[in-house]
Amino acid sequence: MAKVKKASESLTIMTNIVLPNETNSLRNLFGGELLAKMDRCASISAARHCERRVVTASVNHVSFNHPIPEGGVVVLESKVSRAFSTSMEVYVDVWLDDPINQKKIHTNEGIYTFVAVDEFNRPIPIPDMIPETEEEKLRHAAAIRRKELSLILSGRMKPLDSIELKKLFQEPEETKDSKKDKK
Ligand SMILES: CCCCCCCCCCCCCCCC(=O)SCCNC(=O)CCNC(=O)[C@H](O)C(C)(C)COP(=O)(O)OP(=O)(O)OC[C@H]1O[C@@H](n2cnc3c(N)ncnc32)[C@H](O)[C@@H]1OP(=O)(O)O
Repeated sequence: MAKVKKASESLTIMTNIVLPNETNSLRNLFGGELLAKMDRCASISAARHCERRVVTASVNHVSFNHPIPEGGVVVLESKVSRAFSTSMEVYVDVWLDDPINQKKIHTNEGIYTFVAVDEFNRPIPIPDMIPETEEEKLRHAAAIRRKELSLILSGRMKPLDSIELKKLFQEPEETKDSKKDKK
């Protein structure tokens, strides 16, 4: 297995048409259906990167910016944005594609964390990942902050142990001083 892989090697594209049984009462794609599609797409990217079985460790962020109507063509594109030791972040972009008028609207994005596991479901090391495009480089650089935030929110890291986000959780000196004054 290669020790370093490119982000583009994990690119996964899934194209689907929205069927009536996937919609909500407004006849738009139901959010939970979209989340499942995003998880499937992202997990294939993760498996392509590490060439191993993967499990979803965390769904770090999902935004719903634009509804996707029944009959719409939905395109999901995912790529690994950063590889850590045994875990990796995967970015999923979702588009509503209008093949007749040749228009594409970016409707959603999601950020997932997957962990590569062995046959006993224990985490195992994965190849590193090199970003190449500007967007890949930006997502790669910010991924370390998102990882720390996800670990803090899931109770796996103490805020003050974080390297990138420590400041967010530290009380400013002035506040500490004003508290002392009140005592
Ligand atoms: C060749 C290819 C062709 C492709 C074609 C085949 C495609 C084939 C696709 C298969 C697709 C199946 C996709 C199923 C996707 C589900 O549906 S999985 C079901 C839902 N998920 C689960 O059940 C997972 C349950 N959780 C677990 O098993 C364990 O908690 C985990 C996730 C393995 C972690 O285990 P642990 O012992 O706690 O491990 P720990 O060492 O503490 O953490 C391991 C890493 O995870 C990170 N981590 C853990 N939790 C978090 C968190 N909340 N946030 C961020 N990072 C975290 C840690 O920081 C650490 O990262 P590294 O610094 O090592 O990189």
